[in-house]
Amino acid sequence: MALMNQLVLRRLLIIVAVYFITGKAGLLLPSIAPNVTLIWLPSGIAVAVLMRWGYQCWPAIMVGAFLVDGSQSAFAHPWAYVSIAVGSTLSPFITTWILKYFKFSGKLSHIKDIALMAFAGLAGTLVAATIGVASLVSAGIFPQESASQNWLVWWAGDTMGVLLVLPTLLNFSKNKLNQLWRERGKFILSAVLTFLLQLVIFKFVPTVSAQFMLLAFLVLPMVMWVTMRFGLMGASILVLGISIIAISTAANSSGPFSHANPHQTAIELWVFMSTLSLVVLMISALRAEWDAIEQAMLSSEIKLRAVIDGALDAIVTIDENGHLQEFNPAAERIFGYTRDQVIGRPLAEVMIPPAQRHAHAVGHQKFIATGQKSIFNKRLEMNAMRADGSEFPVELTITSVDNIGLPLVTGFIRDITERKQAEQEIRSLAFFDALTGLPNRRLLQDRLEQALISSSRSLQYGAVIFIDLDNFKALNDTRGHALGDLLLIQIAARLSECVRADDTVARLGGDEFVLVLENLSEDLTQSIAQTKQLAEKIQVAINQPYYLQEIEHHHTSSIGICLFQGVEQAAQELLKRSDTAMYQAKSRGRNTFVFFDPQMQAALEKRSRIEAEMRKALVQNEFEVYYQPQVDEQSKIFGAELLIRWLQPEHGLVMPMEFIPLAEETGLIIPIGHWVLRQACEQLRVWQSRPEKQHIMLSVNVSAVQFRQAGFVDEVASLLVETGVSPSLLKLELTESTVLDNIDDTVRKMVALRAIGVRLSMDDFGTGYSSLAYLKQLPFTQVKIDKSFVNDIVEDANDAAIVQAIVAISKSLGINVIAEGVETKAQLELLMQFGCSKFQGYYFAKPAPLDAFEQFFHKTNQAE
Ligand SMILES: Nc1nc2c(ncn2[C@@H]2O[C@H](COP(=O)(O)O[C@H]3[C@@H](O)[C@H](n4cnc5c(=O)[nH]c(N)nc54)O[C@@H]3COP(=O)(O)O)[C@@H](O)[C@H]2O)c(=O)[nH]1
Repeated sequence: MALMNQLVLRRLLIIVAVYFITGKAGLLLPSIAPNVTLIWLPSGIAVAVLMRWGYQCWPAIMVGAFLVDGSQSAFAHPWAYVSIAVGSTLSPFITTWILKYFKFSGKLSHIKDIALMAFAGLAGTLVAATIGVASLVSAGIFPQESASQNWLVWWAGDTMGVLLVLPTLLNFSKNKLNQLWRERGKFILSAVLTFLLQLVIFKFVPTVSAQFMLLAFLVLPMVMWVTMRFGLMGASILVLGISIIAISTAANSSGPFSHANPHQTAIELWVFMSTLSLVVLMISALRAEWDAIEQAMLSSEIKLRAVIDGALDAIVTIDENGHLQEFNPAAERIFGYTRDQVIGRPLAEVMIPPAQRHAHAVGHQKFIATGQKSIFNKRLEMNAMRADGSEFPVELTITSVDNIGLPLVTGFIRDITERKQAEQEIRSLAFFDALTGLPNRRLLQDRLEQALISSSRSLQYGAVIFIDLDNFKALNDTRGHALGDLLLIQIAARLSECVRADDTVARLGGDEFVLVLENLSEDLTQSIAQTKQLAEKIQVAINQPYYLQEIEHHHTSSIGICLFQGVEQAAQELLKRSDTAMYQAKSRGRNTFVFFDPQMQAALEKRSRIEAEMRKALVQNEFEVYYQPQVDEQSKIFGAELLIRWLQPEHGLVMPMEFIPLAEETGLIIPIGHWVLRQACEQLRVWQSRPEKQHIMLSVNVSAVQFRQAGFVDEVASLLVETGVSPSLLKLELTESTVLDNIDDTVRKMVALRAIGVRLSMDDFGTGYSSLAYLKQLPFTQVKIDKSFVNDIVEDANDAAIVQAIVAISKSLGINVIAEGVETKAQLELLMQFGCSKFQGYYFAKPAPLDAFEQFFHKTNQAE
C-alpha cells in the first residue's frame, strides 16, 4: 500500500514538474500578447495525464498550473492564480470527459478521432482561456482592452498544446522512442533543413504571398515526409519547431504572420500551426490505417500459408503458362519433389502421366482462351505421377483465382491409393472367390447375363459347363481341408488354362466350378462338337496327377453341359440345367460329362426326393437288414452277410443299389452304416446266448466314406464293448477302392481293427488291378471272390483260371477265401475243386429277413 502511495506521489510530482517546466518554457517564447503564449504544451500534457492515468491526477495539474502562472508575477495575485489554476484543471477535465464520452481512440487511426480530438481540445481550452483571461483582467494584470486578444491567444495556445502533445503522449511507447532514437541523425538533419528552409523563406523571400506559397510547397511537404518517415512523435517535434520559428519571427515583426494587428497575427499563427498539426495527424491516421491493412493482409497471408502448409492434401497452383507457382508440403510428400525443384516448371512435366499430358494441355489452353470451367469445382478421379515416375490414383478438385488479371488455376489433390485398394478389396470380396481368385457366383451371374445378350446379338451359341469334383468330400474328410483347398486352387488354375481369355471360369463354392463359353458356332451341331472337345480337354486336365503337400493325388470330375443361344433361357435356368446334367454324369459313374436333356431334370428331382426320404427313413426306422447265409463245404452255415433294405411305405422294398450311392454322396451313409453295424452287434449279442448260434459270424459292408472317418475304429470298438460281443464274430467287408485310396490310413485302421480282433474281408476281390499287390500288405482275414468270376467259372476258362489263382495265392498267404454269387451246383463243385471251401449265393439262399434266415439256419445246420 505504502509502495502504491509512493508510486502515485512520484507520478504526481512528475506531472507537476513536467507541467511547470513545459509551461515555463512556453512562456519564454516570444509573445504576441503579454503573459500569454501561443504554444501552451501543458494543456496537452494535462489531457494526456487524465486520459492515461485517470482523473485522480487533477491535483498535480492544478498545482503545476498554479506554480507556472504564479511564478510569472511572483505570486502577487494569489486568488487570480488559484482561479487560473482551477480553469487550467477544469479545461483538460472537460476535454478528457468529451473524449471518453465519445469513445475516442488514442491511436488516432481514424479521421473521426482527429476531428473529435480537435473539437474536445477547442471545447476544453475555451474554459481555461475564458477563466484565465477573466482572472488576469480582474486582477488588473491585463488591461480590459487587450482582453479579447489575450483570450484568443490563450485559447489558440492551449489548443495547440493539445494538438501537438496529446497524440504523441497517448501513443508514446519505448519502442517508438527507440525507433526515433535509432534514426536520430536523419531526423535531426531533416528537422534542421526544414527549420533553415523556413527561416530562409521568412527572412529572404520578399513578398508574403511568395512566403506562403513556399511554405505550402516546401515546408509542408517536408512535414508530410517527416510524418511518414519518423512517425507522429518526430512530426510533432518538427511542427513544434516550425511553430516556435513562426511565432518568434512574428514577434520580431518579420515573416508572413507579422501584422500590425496582433489579433490577425494570432489567428493566422493559430490557423498555420493547427493546420500543420492536423496535417500531421491525418497523415498519421492514414499511415495507421495502411499499417492496419498491411497487418491484416500479412496476418491473412500467414493464416493462408498456415492452412496451405498444414493441409493434408496437395495444393498446387499453375499460372497461365501451366507453370507451377505453388507446391505445398503435402504436395512434396505425395509427389516426392521439394518445392524448390518444381516451382516454375511445367505442371504436366512434373506430375501428369505422359498419357494424360495432351488432354491436360488442351483443357488448360481452352480455359485460358475462353475461361470455360466445365471441370472446375468438381471431384475428379485420375492418375498422377510421382517423382520416380510411378503412377497412382488421385482425387482432384480444380478452382481458379484471377490474380490481377492472370488466371491462376489451383488444384487440390488427394492421394487415394489406399482408398482405391480398399475399394478393390471390397470388389474382390464381393465378386471373387477368396480361395481361388476366380469370379464367384455373383460375378458369374452377371457374366452369364452379358453372354446371353451378346449371343442374342451374334446368334452364336454359348455353353454353361458345370463341373463338380468327384468324391471331394472324402478328400476333405480324410486328408483335411488344407489339402482340399490346395486341390481346388490347382483345379482353378487348370480350368483357367483350358479356356480362352474372354470365357469365364467361376467357382460357385465347395467343389463346384462353372465355365461360360462364348462365341461358339452359329450351328448347334458344331457348337456341341466344340463344347465336347473342351469338356474332354477339361477332363484330361483335371485327371492329371496333383501334388498336394508332396502327396500324389488323383481326382476326377463330373461335368454337366448346357448350350444356349440368345436370351431364351434365363441365366439361373441355364445354371440349373447344367447342374442337372452334372448329376446325370455322376449317376453314370462319375469322371464323365453329360449334355443336358429334359429327362435329367426328372431324374434329379427323383434324387432330391430320395435324399429327403432317406433322412426321414433313418428317423422313422424304415431300414431293415437282410441276412444272406455263408456256408462251408458241408453247406453248414457259419455266417451271414448283412444287407440293408429300405421298406419304403409308398414304394415298398427298395434295394441298396438304389439308395446307397446317393447316401454315400450325401454323407448319409455314415449314420446308415452305423445303424447296420449296431444291428450286426446287437444280433450277435442275441445269438451269444443261444449255444447253437454262438458261432455265427456276421459280415457288414463298410463303404469308403464310412471307413475314411477319423473315428471309425473307435466307433466299431465302442459298439463291441457296448454289446459285449466277441470281436472275432464281426467281419467288415471293404472294397478294393476303399482300401486303396489312402493306403497309409487304411493300413493303420485295419491294423487297429485286427488288434481288437475284428475280421476283415476284401470284397469284390479280383475286379481291380492292384488287389494282389496289396493283399500281402493289408491284414485281411478273408478275400471274397467277386461274383462276376463265379458267374462264368464253368463256361469261361479265363475266369476259372483267375479263381483258381486267387484261391492258391490266398491260401499261400494264409487268408480265407469265400466265393460269392454261387448260383449253381456246377459252380459250387468247380470252386470246391479249386480248393475254395466257403460260399455265398442264391444256390444256398437269397438274402432274407432275420426270421427266414433263422428258419433256414435250423433247417440246414440241425438237419442230421
Ligand atoms: N455300405 C453298405 N453297402 C451295402 C449294404 N448292404 C448292401 N450294400 C451294398 O449294396 C450292394 C448290393 O446289395 P444287394 O442288392 O443286397 O446284393 C447283394 C446280394 O443280394 C448279391 N448276391 C449274393 N449272392 C448272389 C448271387 O448268387 N447272385 C446274384 N446275382 N447276386 C447275389 O450280392 C450283393 C452282395 O454283394 P457283396 O456286398 O459284394 O457281397 C452290395 O454289393 C453292397 O455293396 C450295407 O449295409 N452297407
